[in-house]
Amino acid sequence: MLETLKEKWPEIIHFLKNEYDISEVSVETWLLPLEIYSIEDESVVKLIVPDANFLGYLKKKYSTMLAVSIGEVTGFKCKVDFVVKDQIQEEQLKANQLIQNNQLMVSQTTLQEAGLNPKYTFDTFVVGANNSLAHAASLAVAESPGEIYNPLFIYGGVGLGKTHLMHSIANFILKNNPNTKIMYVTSEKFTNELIDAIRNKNNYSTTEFREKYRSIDVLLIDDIQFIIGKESTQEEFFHTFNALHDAKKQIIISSDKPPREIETLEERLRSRFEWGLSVDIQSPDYETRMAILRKKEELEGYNIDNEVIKYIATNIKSNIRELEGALTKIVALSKLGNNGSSNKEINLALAEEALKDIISPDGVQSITPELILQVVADHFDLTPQEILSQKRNKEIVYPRQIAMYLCRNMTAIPLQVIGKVLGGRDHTTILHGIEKITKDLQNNQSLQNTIDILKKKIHP
Ligand SMILES: Nc1ncnc2c1ncn2[C@@H]1O[C@H](COP(=O)(O)OP(=O)(O)OP(=O)(O)O)[C@@H](O)[C@H]1O
Repeated sequence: MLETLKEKWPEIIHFLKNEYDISEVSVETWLLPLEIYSIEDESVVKLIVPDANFLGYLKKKYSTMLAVSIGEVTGFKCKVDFVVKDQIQEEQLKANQLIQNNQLMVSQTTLQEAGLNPKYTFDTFVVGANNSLAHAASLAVAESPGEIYNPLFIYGGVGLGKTHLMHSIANFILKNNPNTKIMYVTSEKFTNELIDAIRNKNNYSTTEFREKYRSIDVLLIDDIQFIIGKESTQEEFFHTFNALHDAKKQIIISSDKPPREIETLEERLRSRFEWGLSVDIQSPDYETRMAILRKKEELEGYNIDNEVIKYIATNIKSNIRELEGALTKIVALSKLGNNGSSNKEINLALAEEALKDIISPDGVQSITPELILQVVADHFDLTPQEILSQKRNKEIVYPRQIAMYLCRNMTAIPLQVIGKVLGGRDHTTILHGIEKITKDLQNNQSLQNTIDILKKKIHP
């Protein structure tokens, strides 16, 4: 009926004018500015009035005439009411705001529950010769989950973008269909959860574990190489894989090697991994390294001289995480400059100074506290700055102590220097952190797992 009313509105006004003998000027002043807004309670036609000042007069003088005219022209028996334009706009604005907030909240919670980093998307992923096939396959899976490559197996060396691509797929799917049940986990988390379930820790049972992992639409499992060789985890993963694959749910796996080269991978899992498509990511070439640095510069809002970008891209070749870390380090050093009064200019000399521990004259990259810091921060979804900060919450203190432990174990650097690099801390604090982790390692299998993984990431 609303459409008919809108269509017949000029006819209704014409009828009213003739029937009640209304003057041209009155029609122009009072009736032509009105618009049909809605039908409420099935029989109340609401009309929009441009100005609140007209409301009283219109109601009194014209509502009956309008109701009769509508009835005569369209056959719709109704009453007429009015609403002021500003009021509608405000209401609409509020409604839109509500929808937007709601969407934002939904997506943030969904992202968190799915274990996703919203920054890792296809938009922020630089495509080069080293990763173009992996990128194309990932996009295809994101567009048609469960339909083409299942599983999608992405492999390549440390810090080359496997995790970034996996999150991009998941973020893309969620954006298109926010109701998709997605779960991103590292194989470490999968293993540790399974251990908890087997031990029934906090009443979390293996039944719940299975229900959780077998009822999702898209499972992304990162760094699968870390569950290989762990019998019970491999067994559980095998059943999870089968349940999901049988139900045509998408599985995406990452690893440092292709399935055929993972020696301790059970044959039945290997053959399943090969059902889908395996794609690799190689080390980026010079142009891609330049493009990644430029992208990072743009995303972080830096403004860095081309010479400096070239210097980093020329000297850091194999790991994109280190490439990014180098850029961050240079920016940090420039901010420390000039007694804090203003930032030091970022030039080649400053870059060389900032990266002197990372880039040795022979071009070989060594294990430094900075690298350890970067890897630990990445692993726990923190920024290096948070680890260096004075914050005392558990989520930051523990990774900080792990970084202390790894610096002690993987470098020959004295405690004082480790303390300096890790946020200017006293050597007794460092010692306390190392002792805490050493003690926990004696009876904490999950921590042992985490340390093993971090060591492999720092020194593949
Ligand atoms: N092609 C790319 N474009 C932009 N950034 C990239 C690209 N590849 C990797 N990165 C960035 O490099 C960092 C390391 O990447 P990522 O964590 O995805 O590596 P990975 O292969 O999963 O490493 P690991 O083996 O340690 O799990 C991330 O910050 C990521 O955003």
